[in-house]
Amino acid sequence: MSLMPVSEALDKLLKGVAPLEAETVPLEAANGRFLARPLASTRTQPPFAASAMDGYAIRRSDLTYGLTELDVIGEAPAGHGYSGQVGPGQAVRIFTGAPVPDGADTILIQENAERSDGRIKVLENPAKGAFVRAAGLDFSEGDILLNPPLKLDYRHLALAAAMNHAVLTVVKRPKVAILATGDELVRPGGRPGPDQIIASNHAGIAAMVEDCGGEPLDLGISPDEPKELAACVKRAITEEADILVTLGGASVGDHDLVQDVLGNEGMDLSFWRIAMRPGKPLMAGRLGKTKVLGLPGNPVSSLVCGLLFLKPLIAKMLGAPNGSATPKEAILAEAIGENDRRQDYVRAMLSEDADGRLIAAPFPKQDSSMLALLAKSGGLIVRPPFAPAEPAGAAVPVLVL
Ligand SMILES: Nc1nc2c(c(=O)[nH]1)N[C@H]1C(S)=C(S)[C@@H](COP(=O)(O)OP(=O)(O)OC[C@H]3O[C@@H](n4cnc5c(N)ncnc54)[C@H](O)[C@@H]3O)O[C@H]1N2
Ligand code: MOO
Repeated sequence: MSLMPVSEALDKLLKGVAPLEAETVPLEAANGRFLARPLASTRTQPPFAASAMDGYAIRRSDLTYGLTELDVIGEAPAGHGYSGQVGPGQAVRIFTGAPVPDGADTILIQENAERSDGRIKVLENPAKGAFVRAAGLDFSEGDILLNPPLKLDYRHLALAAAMNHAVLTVVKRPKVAILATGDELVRPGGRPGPDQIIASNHAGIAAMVEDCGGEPLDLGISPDEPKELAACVKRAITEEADILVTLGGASVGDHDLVQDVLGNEGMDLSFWRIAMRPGKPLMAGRLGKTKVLGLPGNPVSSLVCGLLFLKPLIAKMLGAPNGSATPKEAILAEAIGENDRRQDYVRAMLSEDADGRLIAAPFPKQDSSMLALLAKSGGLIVRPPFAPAEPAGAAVPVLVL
C-alpha cells in the first residue's frame, strides 16, 4: 500500500487555497481577527503640541535672559487649551495632555516651581522644549500603520482606535464544520452505554479551530449509518462551511463509511493515507466549495493531523503567512530507535538544561489512543521516514505544543 509523504499531502491540501473574502466588524469584535487591508490613519497624533507633564508652559528664552520669576496668566487643562498668547515674563498653568499655548515652548514641571500670588519662582531651569510632545510625534494623518498579514491583538486595536477607526475590515473567519462519526460515541456529559466511550476529538478540534482564527460549527455525532452520515454532510454544505472536518471512520474497516458517503455526495478525493504516525488514514478532498479533511478517529491521531494539516489550511484561508509550526532543535534525553517508512511524531516531555538547551524525553509508550499522554507532552519529536537510531544527546527537531 503506498502512503503519501507528509509534505506532499500538505502541498496538495494548500494548493490553490486563497484568502477568504473580507468583512467589516466593529473594533470591539476585531481582537484575534486578520486584517484584510492596509489601514491608514485619519488623524495626526497628537494633533497639537501637547504637554507631557503637569506644570507651567513657559518661554525658555525668559530664563536665558535671567528671569527667575514669571506671571501665571491662565490655565490649560487637558481638553481645554489656553486661547491667548504667552508673552515675555509669562507662564500658563498646564496639565498633562493639554495643548501648549502659543508663545510657550517649554514645560517647567511643577516640582521645579514655587507658586505664590499668581507668580512662580523657577527653582531649576528646564532644557528648551522640555516635556513638549510635538504634533505628530506618534503618527500623522495618512500614515499606513497596520498592514496585512496581521493577526490583530490588543496593541493593534488600541492603535486602530487612536487612528479613529470604529470598524475594521478583516478576513472572514473560515467556518469549520466538525462532524464526529461512530456508534460508540456519546457527547461529553452524556451517559455512555456499556460499549460506548465519550467523543473527545470534537472538543479538541473546535478549540484548535478557534485558536487559529476559524469559526467552529458543531455538526454533532453521526452513527455509522450512511443515510445519517450523508444528511450531516449535506448540512455542512447548506451551512456553507469552508471546511468540513470529519472525525473517525477514515480507515479500512467495514464501518468506516466516511469516504464512501462523501464520494456519493460528489467529493473529489485529493489524497488518502499518509506516511505518518499517528494519522495514517488521513483523507482530503473537495465537495463543491467546501474543503474536506477526514481526520482519523484515534484521539491523538485526530489532534496531530489537526495541528499539521487543519491549522495551515485555516491560516491560508486567513491570508496568514505560514500556519505550519517551525520545529525547534532539542537534545534527546535518551536513545531512540530507527524509524520505519512513516514520519513519526513522538510524544515527549520537554525541559531545559542548565545551558538553556531544550531537552526532549520521549515517552516509552506511544499509542494513538492515549490522550492523557498528549496532554502532558511538551512537544512532538519529528522523526522522518527511515531516520536512523539516535543516541542520547543527539539533536532532533521538535514541534513545541
Ligand atoms: N486493518 C487496519 N485497521 C486499522 C488501520 C489500518 O491501516 N488497517 N489503521 C489504523 C489507524 S493507524 C488508525 S489511526 C485508525 C483510524 O481509524 P478511523 O479513522 O476509521 O477511526 P475509527 O475506527 O472511527 O476510530 C478509531 C478509534 O478512535 C475512537 N474515536 C473515533 N472517533 C472519536 C472521537 N470523536 N472521540 C474520541 N474517540 C474517537 C474510536 O472509538 C476508535 O477507538 O484505524 C486503525 N485501524
Ligand atoms: O495512524 Mo493511526 O493514527 O497510527 O493510530
